Amino acid sequence: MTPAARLSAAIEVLADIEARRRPASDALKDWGLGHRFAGSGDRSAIAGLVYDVLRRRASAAHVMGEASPRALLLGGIRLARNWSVARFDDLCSGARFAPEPLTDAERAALEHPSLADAPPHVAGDYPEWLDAQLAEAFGEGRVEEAQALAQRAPVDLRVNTLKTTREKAAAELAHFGVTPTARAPLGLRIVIGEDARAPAVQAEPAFQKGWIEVQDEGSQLAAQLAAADPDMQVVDLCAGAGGKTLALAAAMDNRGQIFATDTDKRRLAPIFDRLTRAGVRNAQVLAPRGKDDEPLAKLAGRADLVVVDAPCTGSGTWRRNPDAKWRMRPNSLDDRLADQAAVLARAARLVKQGGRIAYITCSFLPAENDGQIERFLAGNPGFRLIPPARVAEDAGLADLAAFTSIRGQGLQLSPRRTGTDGFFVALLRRVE
Ligand SMILES: C[S@@+](CC[C@H](N)C(=O)[O-])C[C@H]1O[C@@H](n2cnc3c(N)ncnc32)[C@H](O)[C@@H]1O
Repeated sequence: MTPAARLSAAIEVLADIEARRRPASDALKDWGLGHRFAGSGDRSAIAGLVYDVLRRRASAAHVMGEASPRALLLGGIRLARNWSVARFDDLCSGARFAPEPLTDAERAALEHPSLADAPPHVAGDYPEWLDAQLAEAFGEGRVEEAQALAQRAPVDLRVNTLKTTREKAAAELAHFGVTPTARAPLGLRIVIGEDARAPAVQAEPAFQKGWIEVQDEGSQLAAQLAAADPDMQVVDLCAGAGGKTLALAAAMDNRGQIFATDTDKRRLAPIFDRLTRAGVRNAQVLAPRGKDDEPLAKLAGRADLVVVDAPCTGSGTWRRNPDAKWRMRPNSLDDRLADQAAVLARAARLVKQGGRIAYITCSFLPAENDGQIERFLAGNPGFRLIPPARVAEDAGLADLAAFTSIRGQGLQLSPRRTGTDGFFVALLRRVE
């Protein structure tokens, strides 16, 4: 496909997303199935265009003065990739498979795309109903924080110290131009190029050998902040596909014991292969056998550390899932708040006296973070908050103390603050 035909295809996919209010991934998949002549390079280039536009959906509509799929594509790419008007003129030629030529109004809008008079939720590209929560989390800096969340994310890798060292992995992956992550001691970063194509990391021998895992630097830091020791009994209560379990196992040097579980067996399914590939020997996966089964019943009051990588809105990962931010609704936030309270209550039953709960979300919404911790502490007088600065210091990440969350209950990472996805981490100690 020509670059111009890819633009037309991206407009078609955006039209499908808008008309049927469906996830971008579904619309892209269907487009691929209906256009079998398109190769993988075409499909990933089209996906790159669509996701770049979705990151800037509101500001694109603002600069173009309308929200048609074509306007979103033109405005979104202008803002996200800084293309010149001449480049658009070249591609939008009206030739076969190419978009129609620019109108005078479109050209004028693309020449001077200004967000000077845009309200915060438009300049920052987020749903208007979340404005109060962004203001609470980030104060005056909310537009800049949201703009950082509207950038394309890099691909971060965590080097598995059960198999290799960061230096060896970096040498093996030099062709990706990897650089060490700034804060996570085992991370390697790959910056995505202008075409937005993600590197095929999974096809690399280093990946097949279990040397590396794909894991955002913020997620790596969250696991490190939990400060798991080699002699601990650790529960990973919301283990999902096992990203945190793998990081904890390496931090514990394959010693002690990790019990990994999740209420959703399907989400847990990939963990088995991942543990094998990574050479993890200190993790047991305990899948629930039925709706009311508690596979961890025998551990009640015995765990040194319970990691709660809580189900959340995922607002901190908007860089990677830009259509999730537009699809988010107030009732989905309410559902997640109820889930989080339930998982915290479960964690409280498992932890021993003197043990800790590490509460983690990939969100910046205070209701899911500080608010959830405040409610838990009010209802569980036997627990105390470990001061966030102490948490950072104990994990060997003292610099993170500067990113204490708005109401002081945890550490709040974000693309603007720490160059990572948005993560919240709070630690609670059971004292009685
Ligand atoms: C953020 S994801 C976990 C990601 C995973 N820890 C990782 O690092 O790859 C949250 C998980 O919590 C699970 N979950 C939801 N409610 C739960 C509950 N009450 N108890 C345990 N897990 C729960 C979901 O199925 C989901 O897999």
